Amino acid sequence: MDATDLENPTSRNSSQKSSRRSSSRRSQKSAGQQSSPTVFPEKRGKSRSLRQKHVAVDNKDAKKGKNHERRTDTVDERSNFVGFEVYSGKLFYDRKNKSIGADGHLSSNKKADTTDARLTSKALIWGSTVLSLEDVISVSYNSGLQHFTLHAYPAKNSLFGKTHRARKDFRFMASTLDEAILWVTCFAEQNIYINVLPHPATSSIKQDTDGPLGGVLFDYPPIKCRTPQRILVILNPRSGHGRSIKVFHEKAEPIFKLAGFHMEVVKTTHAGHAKSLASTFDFGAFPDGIVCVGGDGIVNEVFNGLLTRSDRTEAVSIPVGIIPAGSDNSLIWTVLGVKDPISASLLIVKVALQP
Ligand SMILES: Nc1ncnc2c1ncn2[C@@H]1O[C@H](COP(=O)(O)OP(=O)(O)OP(=O)(O)O)[C@@H](O)[C@H]1O
Repeated sequence: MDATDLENPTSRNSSQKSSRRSSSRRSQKSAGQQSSPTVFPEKRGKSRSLRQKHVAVDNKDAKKGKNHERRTDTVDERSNFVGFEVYSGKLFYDRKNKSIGADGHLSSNKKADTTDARLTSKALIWGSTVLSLEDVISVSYNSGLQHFTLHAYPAKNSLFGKTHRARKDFRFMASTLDEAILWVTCFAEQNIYINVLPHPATSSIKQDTDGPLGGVLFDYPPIKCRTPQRILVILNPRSGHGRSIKVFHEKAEPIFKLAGFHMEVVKTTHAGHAKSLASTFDFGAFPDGIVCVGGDGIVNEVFNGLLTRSDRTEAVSIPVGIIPAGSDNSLIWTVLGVKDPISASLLIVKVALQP
């Protein structure tokens, strides 16, 4: 089956969403409203998005379903939770990242250990595991190989009832190369960033498309994925008694890199610096927004800077994200409902917007 043969219910949905978003921006602009600046991430009210998403479910639908076909009619009592089905098939989950070799081959004793898996508009479900797509940052895929890796930050509850997020990579192998491409294409359609890497052999074999290996190694359908976001990061190195640099480099930056963000990081050198940056920076260079790393003071400066611009109508529609790294982060907690830098970064890469 070729990727281009498939109907595409999810991309229809996501394009509807983005056109809604841009048309709402357009209508704001055309009405000449001096609307308040747009902030990401979206408040989800300590929402389900931030809660534990690994739950056991009965996977009988996946077993019943025809493999390798995309269906849009998954309507059962769980459909609100798991969404509608996008794709299903057999996958091998490489639990310890040891069974799939660098050449992309599965060790022979593991070949029988594949499981029914299905991708829905909200989750990837295999065996008794449900991984929410809200926790998935990106997928890494080497062209021409049968395996791919999901990079996620699932939440875990600690003994004291606190929610803790940590990176976890899930490596899967599809039954065939065509199916691997279909899985990855379907993740892309769910608005998940795909980091497409060259085939590992490209570095050692001269790329000659007329040669005997050329067609085998390099002639794959392109996987369309989200354009990388270009953002300006304004970091107050004095925030949180000097902890903000560590918070950014250890918590937020790895998530932004996984999501394919292109960032320019500017460290403020004095009070008022963030305001002057926001009042002068070029929208064309950073069309996808500003991320403030610090406390309430730096956010306050950025908004004030945006409001002093001559193009303030456009300026107030630019997304502004907040990574809480100050000694007082009450604004992000009050407005967006998160207070840890990892959850804030996750919501930013999911580009959830709130005016
Ligand atoms: N490099 C800098 N040196 C000194 N002050 C700065 C610098 N960069 C920004 N500032 C100022 O520091 C103020 C406080 O910053 P911010 O709110 O980000 O950190 P904070 O740790 O939460 O601070 P606070 O202790 O005030 O809550 C900002 O209003 C800003 O004017």
